Amino acid sequence: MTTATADAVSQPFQAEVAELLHLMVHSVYSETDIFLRELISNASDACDKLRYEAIANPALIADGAPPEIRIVPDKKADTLSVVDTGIGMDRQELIDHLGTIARSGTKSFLARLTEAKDGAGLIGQFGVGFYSAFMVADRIVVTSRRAGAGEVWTWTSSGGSGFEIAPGSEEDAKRIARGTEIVLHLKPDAKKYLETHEIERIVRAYSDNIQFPIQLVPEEGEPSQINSASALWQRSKSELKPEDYATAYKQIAHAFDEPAMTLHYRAEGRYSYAVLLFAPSTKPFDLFEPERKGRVKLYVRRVFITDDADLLPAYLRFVRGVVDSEDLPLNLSREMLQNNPQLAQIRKAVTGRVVSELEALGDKEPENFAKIWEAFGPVIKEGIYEDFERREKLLALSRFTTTAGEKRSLKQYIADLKPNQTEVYFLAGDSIERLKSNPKLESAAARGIEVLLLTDPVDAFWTSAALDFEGKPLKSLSQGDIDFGLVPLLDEHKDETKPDADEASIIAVIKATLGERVSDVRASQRLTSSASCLVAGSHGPDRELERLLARQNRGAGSKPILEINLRHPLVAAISADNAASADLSFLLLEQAQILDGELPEDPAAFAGRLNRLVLQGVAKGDG
Ligand SMILES: Nc1ncnc2c1ncn2[C@@H]1O[C@H](COP(=O)(O)OP(=O)(O)OP(=O)(O)O)[C@@H](O)[C@H]1O
Repeated sequence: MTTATADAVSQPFQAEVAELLHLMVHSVYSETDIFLRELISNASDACDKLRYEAIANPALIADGAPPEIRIVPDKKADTLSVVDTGIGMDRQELIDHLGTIARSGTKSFLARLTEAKDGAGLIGQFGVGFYSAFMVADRIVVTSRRAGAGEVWTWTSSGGSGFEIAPGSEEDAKRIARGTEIVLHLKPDAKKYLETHEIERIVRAYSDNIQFPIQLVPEEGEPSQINSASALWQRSKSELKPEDYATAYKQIAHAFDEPAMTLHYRAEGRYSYAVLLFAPSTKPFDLFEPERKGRVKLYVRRVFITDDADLLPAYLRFVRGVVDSEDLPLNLSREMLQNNPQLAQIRKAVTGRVVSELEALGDKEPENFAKIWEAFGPVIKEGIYEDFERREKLLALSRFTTTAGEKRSLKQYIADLKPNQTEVYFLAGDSIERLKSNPKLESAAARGIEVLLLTDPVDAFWTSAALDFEGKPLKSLSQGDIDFGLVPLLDEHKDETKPDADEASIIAVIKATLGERVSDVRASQRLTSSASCLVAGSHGPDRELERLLARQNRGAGSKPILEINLRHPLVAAISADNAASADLSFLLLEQAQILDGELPEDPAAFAGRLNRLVLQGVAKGDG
């Protein structure tokens, strides 16, 4: 609903914006400083966009005024203005950009923000940007002229439920030749932001690397530039300190954490480009959005071109930063972004470098690597099945919880192989705890064979590819045949000789009872103390992948194989003449399902069977 008075029109905020503003105003965030960083960052983006659009349309900057940002405190009016000579916004853009949040995941983000204590940290992850200004201002007036446009528009809001949009006055039109002026009417407790030393402090801390000059315009005296306005990635490594990188990371990635890995280099040769990339140490909220898009920024000779050039593959989408090319043309079209061979070359080289760097970090700085793996391991593992070329390297840098410990690498696993062990074993499931008690581990445990315990949903997928590491195939303990026969038992006296139970007839009874429910019944090499387990055939998908697909209603699910432990008394009791054999056979299947975290198909029948068998036992005990 919109209401019009003379020239001004009132518009409601999108519901999510209103909710966000309410949260912002009513919660106490300690880090209100970020508003300035956000506004400067938007101003810088606007200058970037202007430079980019001016490549195709030089008339936009024909006035010769360079893009810049000004900060103007006014103690008499209690206002702080952030002004830029960037691309500006027309009427519709003001309505669209400052009245809605277009980003996906907004709803779930808001729910988390409501619960979280560390609101500012979350705001940084989400980048609520412009709206953060309502933490310090009770009224905001935005006046803007889109580059090349005749009209100036003003957007005014006191937070709450909406904003007003109106044509700018003659005076506005004179003052603003191009770009955007944001005037914050500061709240009483935010007056400190009028002090020049405060403004300088914040700019130094958060925005020093903004490429455009930031001028502080004091109430008295001359304006002065308060940032270094250089593209940090173009400077040499030797001049830069870790703090410089940390600041650049925060500015480029809109982040609040510290980078866990920094990669800065210049490629020379056929193509020249500078690279400055960071791996965050914490997870952003939208890591698992279906889009799976990275946001590494592409610059050409210091001009920002796009953050949509897919410079890194999806499994490295958490990496942030800049690639600045010396040789690409400035006017890169969409098609060129996709098909340009030089860009393809850059992608390949940079991807290879990031992967090697991650691998090296795992050896050199295990603590920092652990942060990255903790936050992004499941994402990196997507690469194991997507990036065939780098599969071995990605496997090498992966870390696993195993039956032998945590953060184990496959190199460590291979170094600790048992005598005659020729394969790398893994078991996938929902939780480490449940996996640890899974009977399929028994025979491996009896030999001290290490087993990778995989619990990320993505594990079911990458393990479905036929993989090996350093010549050793990876093998699921819930799939196909397992033969540990040549690997010695830890306890040599343990009896693993063939049991005397009548294998053929027991299997025949169980098969006849279970019929179509299983694809086969076999004597197990995996079990030592449990009675039964379910495994997949050697050719189909692993049990865990089947379960995942079934959960997503994909794939019909092939029938499992029931493996039985002939040494177990429950199994040994099965015979053609034992009236309880049918109940026992079903119970073997149903226990195995429960141990895999599944429900028996007919829980009531299961309970009935169990009760019957227990009562028989009780009755015997009585007698
Ligand atoms: N000074 C400005 N000049 C031109 N456009 C602006 C300016 N400030 C904001 N905008 C527009 O408003 C949009 C919304 O800004 P906001 O800060 O809320 O989010 P964002 O910058 O898109 O997201 P993020 O903060 O994650 O980068 C921007 O994308 C931009 O299109």
